[in-house]
Amino acid sequence: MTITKEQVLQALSNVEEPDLKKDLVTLNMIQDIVIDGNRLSFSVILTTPACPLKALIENACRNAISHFISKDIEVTVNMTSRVTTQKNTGVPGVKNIIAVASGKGGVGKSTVSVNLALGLAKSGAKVGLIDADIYGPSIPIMFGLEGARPLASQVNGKTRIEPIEKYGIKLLSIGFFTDPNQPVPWRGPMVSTAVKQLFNDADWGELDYLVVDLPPGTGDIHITITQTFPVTGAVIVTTPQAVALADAKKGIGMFLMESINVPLLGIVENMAYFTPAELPENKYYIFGQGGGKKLAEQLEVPFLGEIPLVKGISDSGDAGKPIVLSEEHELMVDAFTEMANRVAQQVSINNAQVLRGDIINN
Ligand SMILES: Nc1ncnc2c1ncn2[C@@H]1O[C@H](COP(=O)(O)OP(=O)(O)OP(=O)(O)O)[C@@H](O)[C@H]1O
Repeated sequence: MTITKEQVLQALSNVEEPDLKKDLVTLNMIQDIVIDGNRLSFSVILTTPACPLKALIENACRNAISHFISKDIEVTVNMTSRVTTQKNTGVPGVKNIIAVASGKGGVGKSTVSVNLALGLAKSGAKVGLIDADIYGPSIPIMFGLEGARPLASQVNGKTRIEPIEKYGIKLLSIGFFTDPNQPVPWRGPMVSTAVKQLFNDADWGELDYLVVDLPPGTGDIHITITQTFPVTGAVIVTTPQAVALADAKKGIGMFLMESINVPLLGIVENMAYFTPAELPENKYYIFGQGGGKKLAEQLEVPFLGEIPLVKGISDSGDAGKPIVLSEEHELMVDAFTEMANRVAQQVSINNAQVLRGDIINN
């Protein structure tokens, strides 16, 4: 019996990824198809190694081959996780750059960036984090690294900066190079040079994701980064109030401008509802309900999740140990972990859209 790659892909296009509601072939999750007589092997590329749906997906693949092609095929399915990339990010060794932005200040963009980076790392990915918020770098505090200075050396006449590593994440912040007690009176070109150095002059090594915490609003730094480095996608953070949502819309508009053109990975609604630590099942929508989700629907971008307003989040940020690392605050840990998984899935969907077709041609 002779089977072809096209038949295999056709059969597997009947298997849906339960979370993403799209089939495995459209999502580019089927790779490395090898056919040898009636023996068939292929890999299913998951977005996270800890995917709870592993067994379910493997079973569905076997059933699809048996049902749509033949029961007599000996099938080997390699369930594996591999973070995909679609293009050269301009930073050697870095597969994907994820920009985290907000229209308004103070909505929790840095909190989301930090917990996103750690959430991605928890799933087994190699992650770096750049704090590009030049006027209010808060990542040194959130990682308990105030006063830290990265090592810098000269190699062949070029400066090499060693990112600081903490909780398994490689970090650089503009705050490592400035005095926290002094304002930063830099003009646009100086800011652009400093930010580019964080990408270009650092030894990032091999990274699946480089998360970038942008300043609030839309400005020089956004333009510098998006026009210098092919950013994989942007995550927009908002709170539920009408003013924040209106500003988030402006932020989204900037990424979609022709000169910037960065795909949107989705919207995160932070401080979505208040929940008291002693009564976590009670939700109080003090700033209004569902605004972030509605905005996502309106603009047809993915909704990445609601993060509650909880004292533990700000306490952990101030204490230098982000909440996603906590063993107690289950509700927040789950909210951030799920958000990070959705971001990983969206990155892989975006990459798949660019890469689709390659498997048939190879
Ligand atoms: N979900 C939350 N629950 C409780 N506190 C939060 C939450 N999200 C953020 N915070 C707190 O709100 C404050 C502002 O958060 P953060 O610094 O992350 O905002 P930002 O949008 O990055 O601000 P900036 O505009 O200064 O860059 C911090 O003290 C943070 O700990």
